Amino acid sequence: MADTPTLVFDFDSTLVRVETLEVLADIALDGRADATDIRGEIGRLTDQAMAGEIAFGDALRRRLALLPLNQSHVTALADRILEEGTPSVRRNLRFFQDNADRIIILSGGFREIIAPIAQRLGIAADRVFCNDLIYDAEDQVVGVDDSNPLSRAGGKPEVIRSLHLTGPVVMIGDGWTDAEVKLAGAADRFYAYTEIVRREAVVAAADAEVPSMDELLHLEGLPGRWSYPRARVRMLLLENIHPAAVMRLEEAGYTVETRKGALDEDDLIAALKGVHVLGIRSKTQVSERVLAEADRLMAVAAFCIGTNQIDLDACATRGVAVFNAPYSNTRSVVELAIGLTITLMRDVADKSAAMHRGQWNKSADGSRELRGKTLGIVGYGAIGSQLSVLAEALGMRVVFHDLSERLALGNARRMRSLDALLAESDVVSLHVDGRKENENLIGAAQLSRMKTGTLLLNLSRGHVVDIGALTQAIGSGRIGGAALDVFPEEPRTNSDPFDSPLMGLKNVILTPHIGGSTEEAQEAIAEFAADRLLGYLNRGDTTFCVNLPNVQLADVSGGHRILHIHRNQPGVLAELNRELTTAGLNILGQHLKTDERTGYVITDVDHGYEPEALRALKTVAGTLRFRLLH
Ligand SMILES: NC(=O)c1ccc[n+]([C@@H]2O[C@H](COP(=O)([O-])OP(=O)(O)OC[C@H]3O[C@@H](n4cnc5c(N)ncnc54)[C@H](O)[C@@H]3O)[C@@H](O)[C@H]2O)c1
Ligand SMILES: O=C(O)[C@H](O)COP(=O)(O)O
Repeated sequence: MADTPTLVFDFDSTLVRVETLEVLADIALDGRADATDIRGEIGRLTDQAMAGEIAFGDALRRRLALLPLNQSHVTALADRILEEGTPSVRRNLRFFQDNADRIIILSGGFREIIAPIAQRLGIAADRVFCNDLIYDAEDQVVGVDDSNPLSRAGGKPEVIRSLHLTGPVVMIGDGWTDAEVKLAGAADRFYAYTEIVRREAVVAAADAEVPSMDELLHLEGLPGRWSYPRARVRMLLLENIHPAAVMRLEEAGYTVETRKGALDEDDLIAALKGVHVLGIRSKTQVSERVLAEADRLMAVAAFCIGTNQIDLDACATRGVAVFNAPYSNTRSVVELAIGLTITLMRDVADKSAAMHRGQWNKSADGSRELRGKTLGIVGYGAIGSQLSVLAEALGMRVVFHDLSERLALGNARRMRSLDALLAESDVVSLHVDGRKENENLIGAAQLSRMKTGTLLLNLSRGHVVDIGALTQAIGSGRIGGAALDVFPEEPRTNSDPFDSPLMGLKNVILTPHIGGSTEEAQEAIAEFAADRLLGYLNRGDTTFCVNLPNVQLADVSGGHRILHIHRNQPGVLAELNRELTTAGLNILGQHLKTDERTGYVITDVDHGYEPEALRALKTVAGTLRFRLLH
C-alpha cells in the first residue's frame, strides 16, 4: 500500500540501549592501563559525531584506530547484545515481528552486532543496512568496508534513496546522522528517539521527540503494546516516598515526579492537573473536592497502611482505584511499640533527659519489668496480633479487644468490651484503624476506667485519643506515662513546627509518626505499592485494591484487553456485550466482579479494534470509567 510508511530505525541507543563502539572499547581495553583515556576519547568522538559536530565516517575511523579490536571482542558483544535491547522495544517485540516487512534497520554500526537483534525482531537480513568490519589474517579489525556508503558522511540518506521506497519514509534515531536523513530529503518524517539518550540538536531538528516505542506507535497511529504511551502517564509521588518506587515505575516507562512533603488541598488540586496516578503517605488528604478537580486521575496509592486520609467512596464513584501496602511496615510498628513499652516502664526518656542536663538520678522507684504485666491491645488486626505474639514472648499476659471476630494467638484472651480491657491492663496499646467513628475512642471516660498508673501507647491514628483528656489524666497521675507517635494535627513537612499540650509532661514520649519509618519498611512499601500500581495499569489487576472489586489477572497474550468500571446496577454487562458485538469483536475471556456499589468488567478480545468504535462503551448506562489497555 502506497500510504503505508516504511519505518527506518537506527540501531545504537535506539533499538539497543548501548553504543556499540563504546562497549567494544570496554571489552577490548579490559585490564589496560590506558583504558580510561582511550575510553574517554572514544566517548567524546561518539558524542561529537552523534551531535553532528564532526563527520560520521571520520569519527568511525578515528575510534576504530584507537582500539586494539579483534574478532573475539566482536563475538563477545554479539553473544550478549540481546540483553541490551531497549526496554520499550522489548515490550513491543510483537509489533516488530508483525510489521517486519515495513521496517528497515539503518546504522553506522556493525553487521555482527546488529544481526542477532534483527533476527529477534523478525527483520530479514536484506532489510538491514550497516557497516562491515574488515579483519586481517590474525582476526584483528583493520577498518570497515570503504565502499559502503554508511562508512562515510551522508551515507544514510544515500542508502535510503537507493532503495526507491514507495510511500512515506519515517526515520527514527537518536543521532545527527538520523536527523540528516530527513534534512537531506530522504525521509518524510524524523522522530528523535530519546529513551536512551537525548541530544538537544537532534531533538531540535526532529518533527517530534519520542521517549519510547509506545509514543512512536501512538503518534504514527500504529497498533502497539499499549493503547496509550506509558511515558504520557504522569505520576506524582508526595511525602518522600522511597526511591525504589520511583525506580520501578520509571523502569516500566511511566513519567514520575516526586515532592518531599504533603500538599494542602489547594496546592494538591493544582499539582494534580494532568496527573494520572497519585502516590501519598499518611498526611495528604485526598478529599471529594480534590477528586472532583482531578481531570485525569485513575489511581491513588497510599505508600503506607492507613487509607483514612483518602475519601474512598468518592474515589470509587469516579472509578479511581485506591491501593495501599497493608503489611509492609507492620513489623516496624510492632518493634517500636515493644521498645516504647520498655522505655515507659523504666522511665528511660526522663532519666536520659536528666543525664543530658548533668543530673545523675539512679533509682528503682516506679521502674518495672514487662514480665507478668498485662498488655491490653485495642484493635487486633495485622499490627495488634503481631504485637500480641512478641509481647507474650517477652513474658507479658495479653488481652485484646476488636470489633471483628479475630483469632486469639498464643494465650491471648479476647475481652468482650473495651471497658473490661481497660480495667485489667497495665499497658494499653491502640492499634485500631483510622475510621471516623474511632475519634476520641479513648477520652476522659475511658481513661477514668484504667488502673492508676496505667501506661498508654498510641501508634494508630491521632484522632483516636482525646489529647486534652489525656493531658489531664497524666497530670492527675491516673495515667503513669504515655507514648504517642500520631497526633490529631501533624506537620505537613519536617520544616513545619509541632505543638501539643503533651510537650514537657513527665514520662511522656512523643515521636514524629515514625512507627513505619524504617529503611526496611519503606523499601518494602515502595516495592509493594509500586507493583500494585503496575499490576493495575499494565494488566487491569485490582488485587489488594481497597475500594474496587478485587480481580487477579494475568497478562493478556495474543489479544486486547478492555476495562470497564461501572455502578453496580442491572443490565450493564448485557449492554456492554451488545456494544462489543456491534464493534465486531470476538470475546476471548471475560471477568465480572461486583461489590455492593461497583462492578468491574475485564474483557479480552481476539483482534485489533477501532478505538472510535469502542467509544460507545462509555455511553453504557452506569459507566464510571472505561480503559483500552492494549
Ligand atoms: N504509627 C505508624 O507509623 C503506623 C504505621 C502503620 C500503621 N499505622 C496505623 O495502625 C493502625 C492499625 O494497622 P493494622 O495494619 O493493624 O490495621 P488492621 O486493619 O489490620 O487492624 C485494625 C483492627 O482494628 C479493629 N478496630 C477498628 N476499630 C475498632 C474499635 N473501635 N475497637 C476495637 N477494634 C477496632 C479492626 O476490626 C481491625 O481488626 C492503622 O490505623 C494504621 O494506619 C500506624
Ligand atoms: O498508615 C501507616 O502506614 C502509617 O501511619 C505510616 O504512615 P507514613 O507512611 O506517613 O509514615
